[in-house]
Amino acid sequence: MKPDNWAIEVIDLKKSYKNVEVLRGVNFTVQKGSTFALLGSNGAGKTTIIKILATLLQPDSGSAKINGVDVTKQPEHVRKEISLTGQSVTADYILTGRENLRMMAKLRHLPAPDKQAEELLRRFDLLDAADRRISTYSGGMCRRLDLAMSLLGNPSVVFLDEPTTGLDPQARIAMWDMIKELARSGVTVFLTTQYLEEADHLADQIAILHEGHIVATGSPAELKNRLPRGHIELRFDNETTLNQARDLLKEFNATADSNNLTLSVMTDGSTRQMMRLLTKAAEADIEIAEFSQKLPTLEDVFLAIVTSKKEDSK
Ligand SMILES: Nc1ncnc2c1ncn2[C@@H]1O[C@H](COP(=O)(O)OP(=O)(O)OP(=O)(O)O)[C@@H](O)[C@H]1O
Repeated sequence: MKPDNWAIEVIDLKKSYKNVEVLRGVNFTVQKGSTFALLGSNGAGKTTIIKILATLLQPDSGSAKINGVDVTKQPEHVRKEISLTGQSVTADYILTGRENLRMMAKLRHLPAPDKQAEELLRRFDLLDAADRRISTYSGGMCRRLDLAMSLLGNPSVVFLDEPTTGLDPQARIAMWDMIKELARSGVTVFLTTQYLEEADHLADQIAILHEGHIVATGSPAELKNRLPRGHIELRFDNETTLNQARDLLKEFNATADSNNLTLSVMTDGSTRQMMRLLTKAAEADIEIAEFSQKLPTLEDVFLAIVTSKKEDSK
C-alpha cells in the first residue's frame, strides 16, 4: 500500500514515564477510511499512543503522521484533521445536549451551529433528550453526545479511546452501531479496546499491543487463522451413534461429550481433512445430526500470542 493511502503512520515510537518504558518501538499503519482497533490489556499503553497521535503528548523518539503530516512538527495542522473522544465525558453537565453541541460549534467558529446541533442530535439518536440537562443522561447517552461533539468540524480521523468501557450490553451495542455508521461515512476510525469481541465486531484491522510492542496485526479473520487448530463439532441423535463415531474417528483425536451428544474433532482447517472425516462417517453409515466448524476466538488468539511471546523471552 502506498503512504498516500495511510491516514496514520507510526514508526518506531518510544515513550517512557520516568523509568517506566511504556512504548518500546511501536510500528503500524492505518489505511484511510478504515476502522483500526488497538487491542491491549489494562495499562498496555493504548491511551499513550492515542495522546501522541492527538498531539497531546510528545514521544521520546520515533515518528507519527496523520494524513502524511508529522504530529510533533505540525500539531496545529494535525488538530484540524482529528477528533478525540476519551474515557471521561467532556460534555458540560449543567447544559442540555443541544446547548453543549451549539456551544462547541460556536467555539470552533463553525457555520450554522443550530443546524449542525440538530443534525448530530438526530444522527446519534438524541433528539428526544436534546433539551434535557446532561446530568439526566445515561452513560450510553453521554458517550453518544461526546462522539457527536467530536464530529463537529468534520474530522477525517476520529480517535475513540475505549468507547464502550463501563457501558451495559445494550448501550454497548448502540455505540457499536454508531461507530459502524461513522465508519460507513468514510472517516478513519481508530479505537482502543480491551474487548476482543469489540475489535472483532468493528475493526477492519486489529493490532495487539503488549509489553511496549505490537505483537500481532491483521484482520480479525487473519488473526484467528494464526491459531492453526480450530475444531469441528459433530452432534448425534443418540449415545450409541456418538460412541460409534468416537471409535471410528479415533485417528482424528476426537473427544466425546455424552451430555451434549457431541464429538469435538481437532482439525488443521483444511477441506481435505474435513472431506476425509465426513466420508469416513458416511461410509460407516453414521448419521450426523449437526455439523459445525468452531474457529478460535480472538480471546484464544490473544492468549496464544501473549503466551508464546512469554515463552520466547524465557
Ligand atoms: N503521566 C504518567 N506518569 C506516569 N506513568 C503513567 C502516566 N500515564 C500513564 N502512565 C503509565 O503508563 C502505562 C500505560 O498507560 P496507558 O494509560 O497508556 O495505558 P492503557 O493501555 O490506555 O490502559 P487502560 O486500558 O487502563 O486505559 C500504565 O502503566 C500507566 O500507569
